[in-house]
Amino acid sequence: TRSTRPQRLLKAVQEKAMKGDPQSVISTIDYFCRHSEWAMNVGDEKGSILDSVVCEVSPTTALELGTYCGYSTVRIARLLPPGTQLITLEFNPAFAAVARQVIEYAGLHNKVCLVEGASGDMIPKMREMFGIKTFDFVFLDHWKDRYLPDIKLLEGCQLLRKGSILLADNVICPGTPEYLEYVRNSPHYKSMYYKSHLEYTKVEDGLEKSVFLG
Ligand SMILES: O=C(NC/C=C/[C@H]1O[C@@H](Sc2ccncc2)[C@H](O)[C@@H]1O)c1cc([N+](=O)[O-])cc(O)c1O
Ligand SMILES: [Mg+2]
Repeated sequence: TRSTRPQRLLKAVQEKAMKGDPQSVISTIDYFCRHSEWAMNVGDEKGSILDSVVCEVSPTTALELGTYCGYSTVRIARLLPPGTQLITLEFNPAFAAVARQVIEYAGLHNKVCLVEGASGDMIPKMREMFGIKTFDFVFLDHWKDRYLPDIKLLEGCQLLRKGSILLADNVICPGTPEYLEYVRNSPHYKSMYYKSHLEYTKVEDGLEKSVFLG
């Protein structure tokens, strides 16, 4: 049967990237998506903004919602100091299988814990599963209609603290209107928009960074 796009993306990584070199894995995926097949990775332009926020926060505990092929997982994990932990949630077993291999190829498996399951089910289990008290940083890049319910769940489970940073992809395209309205109008958040472009295109998109105020 025909391979899937994530499988073809993984093949490109295994054939062209340097094993153990996260930057070359990132560059290989970006090249593949620009010149072979578009894929919904956060990409290089928004990825640089993601990098700068991760470096600014330098989180001890980080959560990613929506692993897909592991591109942003590698971007985040490569910037985390030893002893820190990135937990990434993925719902689709086929995507999770590809992501595990991409993360492993980049040599970052010791910094990443990929959990297969839906954010709605897994978020309430974070404390008991990982001994997490609160998350310093959360990257949202999963189903767009799950952004709002999932941050309300994080709040409800006391997994956010004063100063926790949320960074959301695709707030313009495909768009997350309810989420945006909430974080921009809630007294519990201070939000700012980083204007950019939809990965590998000229279409406008951007990232929304929101600080939880408690
Ligand atoms: O749809 C988009 N992303 C949805 C991503 C979804 C990812 O997260 C889980 S769902 C899940 C994971 C965890 N918990 C619950 C559900 C899916 O299996 C997929 O791996 C998207 C679309 C475009 N675009 O241009 O159309 C551009 C983008 O950057 C995008 O992120
Ligand atoms: Mg996205």
